[in-house]
Amino acid sequence: MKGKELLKDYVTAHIPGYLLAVLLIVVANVVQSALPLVLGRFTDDLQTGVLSYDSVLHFALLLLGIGVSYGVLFGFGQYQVMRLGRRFEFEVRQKLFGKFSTLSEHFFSKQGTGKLLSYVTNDVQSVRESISNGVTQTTNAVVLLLSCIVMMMIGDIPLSLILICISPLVFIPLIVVRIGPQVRERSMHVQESLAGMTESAEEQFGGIRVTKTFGTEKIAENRFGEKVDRIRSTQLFLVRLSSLFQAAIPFLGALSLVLALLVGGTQTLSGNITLGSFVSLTLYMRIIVGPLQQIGNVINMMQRSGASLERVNRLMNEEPDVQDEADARTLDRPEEIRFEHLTFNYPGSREPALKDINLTLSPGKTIGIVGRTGSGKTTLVKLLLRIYEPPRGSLFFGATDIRDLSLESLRSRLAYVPQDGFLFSTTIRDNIAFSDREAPMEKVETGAKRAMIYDNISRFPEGFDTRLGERGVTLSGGQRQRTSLARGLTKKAQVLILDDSMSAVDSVTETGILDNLVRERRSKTTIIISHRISAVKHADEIVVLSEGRIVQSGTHEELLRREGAYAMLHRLQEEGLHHDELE
Ligand SMILES: Nc1ncnc2c1ncn2[C@@H]1O[C@H](COP(=O)(O)OP(=O)(O)OP(=O)(O)O)[C@@H](O)[C@H]1O
Repeated sequence: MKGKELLKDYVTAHIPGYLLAVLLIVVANVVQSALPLVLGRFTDDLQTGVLSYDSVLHFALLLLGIGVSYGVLFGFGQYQVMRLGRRFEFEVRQKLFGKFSTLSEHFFSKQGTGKLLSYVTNDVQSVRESISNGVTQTTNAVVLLLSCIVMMMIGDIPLSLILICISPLVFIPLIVVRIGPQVRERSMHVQESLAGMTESAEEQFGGIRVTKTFGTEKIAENRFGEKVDRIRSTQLFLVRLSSLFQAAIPFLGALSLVLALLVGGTQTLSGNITLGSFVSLTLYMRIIVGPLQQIGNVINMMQRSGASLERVNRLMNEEPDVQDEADARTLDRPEEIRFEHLTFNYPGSREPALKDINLTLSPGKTIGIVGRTGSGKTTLVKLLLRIYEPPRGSLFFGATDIRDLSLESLRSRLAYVPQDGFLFSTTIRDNIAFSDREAPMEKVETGAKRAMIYDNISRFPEGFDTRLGERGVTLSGGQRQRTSLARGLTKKAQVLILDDSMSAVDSVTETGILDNLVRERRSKTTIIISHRISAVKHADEIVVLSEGRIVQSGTHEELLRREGAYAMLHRLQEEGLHHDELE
């Protein structure tokens, strides 16, 4: 399959728009380049004494006409390019976001949020700027440069004189291409060091109590001092470099005028060119500095945005790790879920996170999973949700391999409540009714009651319409967890998975929630993962995981009767309670 080429595809789709813009900018520049020619003619007429008051007005109107036409034509051309550029930015950001939502957790854990944000913001912006400015500036520079040369020749300025005067200016693009990126890179260094200083100050202030209690103020001061020193040296280097850069271009401009004066002046004296041609020559030399500088800028910009474009293109062509098979089936009734000799390695990891798992989850049953941290409990669930792809032939819904089910149909039947369920910065109602925005209020309230968070929410002045997040209220850890639980319970899924979702609630509330679950999920499957025996002891079956293997399984009573990890965990937790009671 041919990969996507974002920019090429976009420009090809908008060829008429871009052609119109280029045409407008071309005409605008040709018109503008006539300006010194007109002034030269004016000087000649002035010198030869043929200038009347009427013709002064005529020249003035001509200049005004040139100015207005340039403004209008260039303005429209530029607007057209910018408009297309913004649209590109908008479309690409939407496409990228759409792409992100198809990619797997593995992709996100590999990339990191900062990097992804920079794709959507910096990279897209840099490509947009380079097409907008690239089109405008390239057309501008090339056309203005050529038409200036043509106009000079029309104005009877000898080509040799033109070449002599232009010669110092040819170095302008070279300087821009050489020093420009260095100035940019250095100024980024300065920005980074400034950010580093702010970060360091923030940390020092945040940790001031620790610093004071340990009496290490001097160390903190020295650390901060080092950061400030680094800024000073990077800033000085930048100042030197950008001064050189800023001085070099006017210097070359002046040098070209010196040549125009020496050579052009001599030729004017010897009558080779008219005074008018001399005047327009000097004006053309001033005008040409701009386009030459632009050529350098465009080269730099293209280089910078080339890398951005490549990154964005690569991302758009990224294949999701987990996706539907061509003939994916839908799940239409509750089925038994079976893990058969399932062994799973995370991508890039040598040690399997799960080894030879055999487990059956029947409809209507509750299964408890316990095990130490890192024993593979969450991994089991991630495979069930196909957040990671389980190996073929190891996980079945009835007779169907989970890999042959459509993701949509699979996930719509599962409700997953993680330990730290993310809540969005919207209302509590919208967070709870996340899987069904149209859910009636009673359904949302029932979910909240089952998760034992209803009373808390009712006490907020705005109840379920309370906004969460940065500009809203901050819920406590336990309230957040129960709101996320209410979201899971509202989904009415065939399989409910609670992954340590009650770790931040007290045992009385936990018992209440578990009682509600027993009543509500009679005919459905429930998986409860927990570190606490109290959360799983009523399950129909409990499995104990250790280092990726099922080491024990049975009911609470059966497991207590056997010596092993479960009985030990039970004893520890009972003793823990005992200690608590003694205190
Ligand atoms: N995305 C990942 N990539 C690589 N290895 C991972 C990844 N996620 C988890 N692991 C590893 O897999 C093993 C099992 O992790 P898992 O999260 O399933 O444990 P857990 O029993 O749920 O632990 P906890 O009780 O702390 O949540 C661990 O060794 C962990 O380091």
